[in-house]
Amino acid sequence: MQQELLVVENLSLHFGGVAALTNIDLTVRKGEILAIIGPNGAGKTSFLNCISGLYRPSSGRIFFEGRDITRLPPHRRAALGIARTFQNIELFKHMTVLDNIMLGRHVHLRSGILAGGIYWGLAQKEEVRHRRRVEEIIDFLEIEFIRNKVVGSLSYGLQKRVELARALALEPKLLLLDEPMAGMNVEEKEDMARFILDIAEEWGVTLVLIEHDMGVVMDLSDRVVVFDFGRKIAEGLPEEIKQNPRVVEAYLGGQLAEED
Ligand SMILES: Nc1ncnc2c1ncn2[C@@H]1O[C@H](COP(=O)(O)OP(=O)(O)OP(=O)(O)O)[C@@H](O)[C@H]1O
Repeated sequence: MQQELLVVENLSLHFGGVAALTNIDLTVRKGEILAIIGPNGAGKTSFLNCISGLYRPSSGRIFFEGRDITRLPPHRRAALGIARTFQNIELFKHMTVLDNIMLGRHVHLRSGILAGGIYWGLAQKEEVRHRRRVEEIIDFLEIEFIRNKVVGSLSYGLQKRVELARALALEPKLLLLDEPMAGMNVEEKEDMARFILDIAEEWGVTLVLIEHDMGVVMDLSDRVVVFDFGRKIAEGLPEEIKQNPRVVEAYLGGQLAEED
């Protein structure tokens, strides 16, 4: 049986009178690519925010590798191996690609400025290790040619790729991607799909992604979860989800009509 990496139990989230999430139970298995789909406002981003620690749920619990992380702040969750990208790219736009990726490694920086001064040798060794890891990521995501470019000067598609690089720099066990293909052209989407598959297969990272492009969802994901009005209304293999009458009614009907 596949091991559970993340277990969410009975999770609810309220904003004043608005129930963004209601009684969500969800398990993410080690090594899988899990897609979360659903109409706008269904609670998908709020759910990722609860996992990464940006939002504190009103009730329910979240376990990562068997450990209760419900009350941990975001940086502690990052240190445990939970990384994410955002719907609206969150990078330091005035800094270079390389610097943004290096910043993604902050949770691994053991020696601070003072310790770096005292243990110079150790700090140097660490720096070499960071550089090596960052180079691997740059190679893997094929962004060598923009490494010294300022992020703000890049196309949207490339910025998305840099954001993915920054998240990978954390060496995550679980990677949360909020609409990784949004606003991309077909070629950029194909590249991103290839990277996502390779991240899962070659790097052994487990992925949870929110995506509106159903073609992408069906091609990439091992399993699909469907949210509607803050509730989980279905869960299953992509083929099962496509044919689930409740999902077609709540979401896919509109999507398929759009494609016609
Ligand atoms: N910070 C917040 N304050 C108040 N309400 C919020 C906040 N974040 C989300 N909500 C509300 O929670 C509900 C779920 O929103 P959420 O953004 O999670 O949906 P979504 O499925 O990600 O939608 P989309 O596909 O449009 O990104 C919505 O009613 C939204 O208005």
